[in-house]
Amino acid sequence: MAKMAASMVDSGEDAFRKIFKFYRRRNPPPDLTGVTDFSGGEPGDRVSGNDVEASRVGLKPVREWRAFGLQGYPGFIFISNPFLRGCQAFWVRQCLKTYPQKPNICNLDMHMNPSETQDIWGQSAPTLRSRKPKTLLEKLRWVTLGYHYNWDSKTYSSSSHTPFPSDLHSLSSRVSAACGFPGFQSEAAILNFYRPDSCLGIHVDESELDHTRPLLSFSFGQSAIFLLGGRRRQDPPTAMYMHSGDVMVMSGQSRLLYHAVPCILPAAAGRSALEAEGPVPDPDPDPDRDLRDGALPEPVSQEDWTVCRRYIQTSRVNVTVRQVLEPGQSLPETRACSPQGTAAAAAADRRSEKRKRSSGSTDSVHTSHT
Ligand SMILES: O=C(O)CCC(=O)C(=O)O
Ligand SMILES: [Fe+2]
Repeated sequence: MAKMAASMVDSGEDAFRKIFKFYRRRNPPPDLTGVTDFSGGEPGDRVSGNDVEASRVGLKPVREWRAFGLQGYPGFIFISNPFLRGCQAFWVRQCLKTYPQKPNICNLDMHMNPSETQDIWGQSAPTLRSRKPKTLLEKLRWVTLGYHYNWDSKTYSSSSHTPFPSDLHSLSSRVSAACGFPGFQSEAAILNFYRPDSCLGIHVDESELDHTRPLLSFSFGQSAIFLLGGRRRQDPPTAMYMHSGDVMVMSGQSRLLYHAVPCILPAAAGRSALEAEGPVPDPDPDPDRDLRDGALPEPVSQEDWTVCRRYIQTSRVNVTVRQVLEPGQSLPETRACSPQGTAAAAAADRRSEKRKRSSGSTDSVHTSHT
């Protein structure tokens, strides 16, 4: 891999783009022998934290987490699936059923009426259960939470904000505290929904105002190749697998590195442990409990799991959680648009979606951030 990157630099070409294209190629499929796989490696001593609090969000005791650094990338931490057996199912169900609901914003809002996107799960579940193609869920590409990222202006604004889900904040604050960042405020999230042919272009996440706080990434479903580059767009990246349940923390000097997802691995090669795992049966079927009670995340019904399993058999969901502001800081109000009334924004975004569609045949989950 390093050799390949070096030869590309020698030839004067943009190493990151070349390597992105290398992994994106279908025919012949790329040689994956140079891809770092943390799932088999020896972890370092990088995390510490409260085991009881971790279990409340479905995570193993922190001392059992397999956390890795990467040489040459200070501040980058890779945690190989720290979820308790059966607990990823809860987060997948939240990503597919709960977080796409209003008032959160998703790509479908850009070209559909709010009434049509009110119940993406309800409209999609019967069809997904019966194995017929193309539901709204399968057309979902992104959802934004908290401060809703504006894809056109590449900014956040105080006028486009809805409450951040408390369960996802609990998960994020446990992980960031374990990695040495107590007091993390989950203020924005982007959920990316990858179909088998999706990718995410080369970008850096710099729209947040506080870069001293880490960027957290949670992956579920099919595996993917993740490319982690340097401070310059053309710097050659390191390729690594991201499997279901893996968590990545980009902090310190790694917070503003270029990165990309060139491909989702075909199901045969990337059969997710999650699919085999399924949800754990509920030992305590009390419908009134929630995460605050100190219980494990609420179990997923077999009915819901059938839909989630069908979806993740071919798809990947990634959630990045960001702290946008320094404590005490506030955002400018750049554009008046209420979360439900995004019609004005939608018209502009419809134009940019059209541009995106006509710009190539690859299925990018969204336009790159930069
Ligand atoms: O899907 C991934 O692993 C990366 C997502 C990402 O980089 C982003 O949303 O900014
Ligand atoms: Fe990113």
